[in-house]
This record gives sequence, structure tokens and C-alpha cells, in this order.
Amino acid sequence: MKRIVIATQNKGKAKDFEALLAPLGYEVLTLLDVAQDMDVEETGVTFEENAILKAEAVSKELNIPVISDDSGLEVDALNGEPGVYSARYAGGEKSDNANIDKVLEKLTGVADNERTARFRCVLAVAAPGQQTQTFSGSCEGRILDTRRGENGFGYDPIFYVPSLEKAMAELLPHEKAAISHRGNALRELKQSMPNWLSEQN
Ligand SMILES: O=c1[nH]c(=O)c2ncn([C@@H]3O[C@H](COP(=O)(O)OP(=O)(O)OP(=O)(O)O)[C@@H](O)[C@H]3O)c2[nH]1
Ligand SMILES: [Mg+2]
Repeated sequence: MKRIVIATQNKGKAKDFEALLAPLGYEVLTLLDVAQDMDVEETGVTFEENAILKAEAVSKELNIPVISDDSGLEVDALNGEPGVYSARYAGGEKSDNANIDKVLEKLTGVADNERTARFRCVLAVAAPGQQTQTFSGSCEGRILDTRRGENGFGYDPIFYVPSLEKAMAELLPHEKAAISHRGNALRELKQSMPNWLSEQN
């Protein structure tokens, strides 16, 4: 089986990438498998900057090609928050539950049709001696007022996907892969660099 390293510490992202890449014959490895102690500081103010920081640091350290993922939720009624700060929106230790509570609290009293939001994902592809490239994807939806579903990670339980009439966390992994920001970004990558994935081993 071919292997690909995703420069992430996030197990939820790893599962998303497995759903996307296993059908193409890849085993997905993450920093949790290959470089447990590598935690790249995300000092950028855009998804793109942070994705490039993570991919280049890890590719340089391990001397191999990697893909990184910087992503987050933008809620229109909150002027695009939590945005690039999605992972630690509630402050302190990373907590999906606390982050969801904060979004729900801030949206108290906001009507359904004003709860529009999107997930964004930027993937950066870095390889030794090559120019880093980025690809982006998004997924439009609405913020629910209570949690629904047990799958996925992050804000998935409160993100409603109108086209499927389900919360993201109610989707099976392959269903999320078909419509998600991460899936859309990976499809962009595949389209622009059709040989890159097949050259990995
Ligand atoms: O419900 C969700 N479904 C998703 O599909 C999704 N994708 C991103 N997010 C949120 O955005 C943060 C990323 O921040 P982020 O890109 O810095 O990643 P991270 O810090 O979790 O891991 P790493 O890849 O940096 O190691 C995550 O923690 C989540 O809160 C998502 N939430
Ligand atoms: Mg991060």
C-alpha cells in the first residue's frame, strides 16, 4: 500500500483523510505516527499562511513530501469568527465541546436564516526542493441551535448541511468526504497535480 504523511496532530482530520485517500489505495500517516513531538506554531493570520508553515516545517524536518491542512469555521453573524482560531476558540486547552458551547452562546437569539456559515480548508503540499503549493475548499451550511450526530469532530455536530438535510456529524465518513471543505480541497489538489499523489509511495 502507498503511504502519505499528513502534517497534522488532529485525529479527526486523520479520519477524514482516510475516508478520502483509502479508496485511492493510500495508507494515511500523521504526525502522531511519525513525529509525535512536532507541534508547529501557527503564527499566520490566514489558513493559507498556517498551512504553508505546517507543511514546510514538517517536510523539512522529515525530508519527505507532506500535505498539511489548516481549516476552520466562519460564521457570518460573528463576522467570520472563529476562523483561523477555530481550534482554540474557547481558549486554553483545545476543546471541541467548549468551542461549540461558545458558538451556540454567541448565536443565542439569532434567527435560523441568519445562522449561515462555512467550513474552509487550505491544503499545502510541500516537498524537498519543490515550490510549496496550496489548494482550498469550502462547504456552506448553517449553525444549528443544538448538537446532532456522533460522527466527525470539531463543530460537526452543530453544522447543518442543507443539501443533505443533516448535521455534518450525522454523515458517514464517505458522505462527509463527498461534500466537505477538506474533500473539495483535495479534489482541487488532484485536479491541479494529477501526478503528485500517484508519485507518493
Ligand atoms: O467540525 C469540524 N469539521 C471539520 O471538518 C473541521 N475542520 C476544521 N475544523 C475546526 O477548525 C480547527 C482546525 O484548526 P487547525 O487547522 O489549526 O487544526 P488543528 O490545530 O486541530 O490540528 P493541526 O492540523 O494543526 O495539527 C479544528 O480543530 C476544528 O475546530 C473543523 N470542525
Ligand atoms: Mg492547529
